[in-house]
Amino acid sequence: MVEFDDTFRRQLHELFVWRRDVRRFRDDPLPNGAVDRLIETACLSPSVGLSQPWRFVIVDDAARRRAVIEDFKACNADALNCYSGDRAARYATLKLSGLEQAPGHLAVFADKTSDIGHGLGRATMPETTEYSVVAAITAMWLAARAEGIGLGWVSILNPDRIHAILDVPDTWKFIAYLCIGSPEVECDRPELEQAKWERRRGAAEFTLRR
Ligand SMILES: Cc1cc2c(cc1C)N(C[C@H](O)[C@H](O)[C@H](O)COP(=O)(O)O)c1[nH]c(=O)[nH]c(=O)c1N2
Repeated sequence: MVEFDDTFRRQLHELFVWRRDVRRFRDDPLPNGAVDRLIETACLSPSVGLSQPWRFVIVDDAARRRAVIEDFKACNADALNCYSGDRAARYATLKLSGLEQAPGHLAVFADKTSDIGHGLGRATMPETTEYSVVAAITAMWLAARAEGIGLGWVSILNPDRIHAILDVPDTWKFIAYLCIGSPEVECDRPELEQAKWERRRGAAEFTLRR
């Protein structure tokens, strides 16, 4: 039996406040075993029917990394074209990935056909497979910050391209591409808020009572 006291709860709250999506990394290498530890933590996450549908690909190969970076550049250029005027000008100034600097690249997929969990909980909501993988990524995100490691989620990518670059089974659905490394700075405010792209809102704006 483990009990968590007020000091822990305060620190846990600080962890939530200080977790960031990190796009600016220093060049120091990751601490030994860091990515493996994050993956182990992810595997403790809740998953529908205990299906553990997360699949991880540690991307070390330079050519594959380069191909992912090229895909990001192409997708980001397309994304910029979807905006106009002041929004486009502002979008162009945003840094939306740390792919070129991050010492760690980790792709995360959901295995939609695994028998693990025997289908429990998925019959009416098959998308719970993907939800489970996102839950695992959130756990990694927090665990990384607790170790002083920064993690950035990159979704400005073409899933089919990523599939081909990483040569993974067809039954895996691409969920996330994560950059992992030592953050250049720590901050308690989202970078997109600092850049005045969007502001973070409080719970009252998203909560109904019925
Ligand atoms: C599913 C998903 C996908 C993305 C993101 C997040 C999530 C949950 N985020 C990070 C996002 O911009 C960030 O979480 C918010 O701006 C809030 O900032 P903090 O995470 O609180 O620092 C993100 N950031 C970025 O720079 N490039 C990206 O492609 C993405 N994609």
